[in-house]
Amino acid sequence: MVPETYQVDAGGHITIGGMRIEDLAAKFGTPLYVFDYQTLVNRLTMFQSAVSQSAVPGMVAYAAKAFFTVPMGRLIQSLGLGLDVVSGGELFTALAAGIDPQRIMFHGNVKTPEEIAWGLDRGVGYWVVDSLDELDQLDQAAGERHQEAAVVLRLTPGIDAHTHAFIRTGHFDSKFGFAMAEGISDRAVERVLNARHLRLAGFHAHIGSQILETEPFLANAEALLRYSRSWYDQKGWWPEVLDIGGGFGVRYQPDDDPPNPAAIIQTVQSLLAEWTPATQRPPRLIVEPGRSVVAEAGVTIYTVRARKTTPGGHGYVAVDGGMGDNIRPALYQAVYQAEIDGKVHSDRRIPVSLVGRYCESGDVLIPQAHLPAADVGDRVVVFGTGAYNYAMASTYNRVPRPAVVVVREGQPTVWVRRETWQDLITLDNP
Ligand SMILES: Cc1ncc(COP(=O)(O)O)c(C=O)c1O
Ligand SMILES: N[C@@H](CCCC[NH3+])C(=O)O
Repeated sequence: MVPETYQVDAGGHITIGGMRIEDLAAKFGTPLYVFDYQTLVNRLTMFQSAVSQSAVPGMVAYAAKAFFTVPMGRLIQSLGLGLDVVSGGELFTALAAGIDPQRIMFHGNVKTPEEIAWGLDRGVGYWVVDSLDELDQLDQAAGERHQEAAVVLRLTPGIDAHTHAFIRTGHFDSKFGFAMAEGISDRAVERVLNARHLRLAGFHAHIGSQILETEPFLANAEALLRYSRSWYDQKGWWPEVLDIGGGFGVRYQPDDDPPNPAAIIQTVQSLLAEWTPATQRPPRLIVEPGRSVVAEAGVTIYTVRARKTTPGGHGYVAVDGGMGDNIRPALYQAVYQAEIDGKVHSDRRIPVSLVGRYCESGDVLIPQAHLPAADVGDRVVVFGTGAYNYAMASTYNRVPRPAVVVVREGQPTVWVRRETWQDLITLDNP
């Protein structure tokens, strides 16, 4: 829930990465996204070593959508991981960071002609293809370049992961992928096997996000393996890669108990070996963690700006950020934990709604928080905001997006500077 270096002193003041929240807020302003470097590196390394413990080492393709910037890309590259991108913008950022294109998986249910052309020209390693239309478009674009594109077909295995409906993707009725039903995925496999400029490298299925059980991951891997075996038996084709996506859950709440991703990866690696025909080599496992790498490494610091109590006795504490920097409570009813810096040891807590500054009644960060009495000027720290917060931030109400600062052994580094009012008008026709 909290970053690895989180500490609270006797006065209830919070330190992350050896830096006091107070000092970070004073130096960089609020709202502020803060990442703990140690947590980031340890999470990335944990995944990297988990996939390497196998006769056929796998690849971690970090899911850029969770949180991505050029410095994050450099960190990924320096640790030898790969990347899952879903747009030309993510690919552009990755290449600017020096990520090896061979270790990039290009995902997405829509890829524009420009994105396909650019990805082929830059040598993207794997194309995760989502529709028959995309197969045709990729085949043609690869042909024009006298290339053979490596295709990983995105399949939906019909697995309903127990997570919020908006972040569930493995069911047959999903907008993503080819259903492994009614011959839909079979037609896609045939199309790739018969295409002139495509090579079928393997299968992918991502069943959803924030999954707190082990079973759906194993069921997913088995579904892909069973399907691969059916193609081996029919055509002698066997995958070189199998990609089980991301979705590893994290602790947003004290009683969340996510399974250990390394243990899941180890079990899946042994399933790959078990299902592989004697004459073949086990497929290389690809995992695409996003949230589980960054969520708990990040916090957001806000400043309390107003308080009120409504006639029914409902208390509100309003801060200087909100749905513009964290859309997840409004979009998924996501629940976060928070503390007030300097009051962490207070045992007199009151139920309040922690709300934002945007012109929406739904701009509520934590509907039912239990916080010590807040004063104007207090710094509120919201935990677990490293994933899908900065990445999904907007400039709604023309509020500039916060800076991203990474802390390491008492030193802050700005990864993204704070947006300014001037930035907000730079694209406008003057
Ligand atoms: C194809 C794919 N891979 C990886 C991810 C990353 O998921 P998570 O952040 O839950 O690990 C997603 C997003 O859910 C996804 O759609
Ligand atoms: N953005 C979502 C996860 C969706 C992942 C994309 N497949 C979240 O904040 O939880």
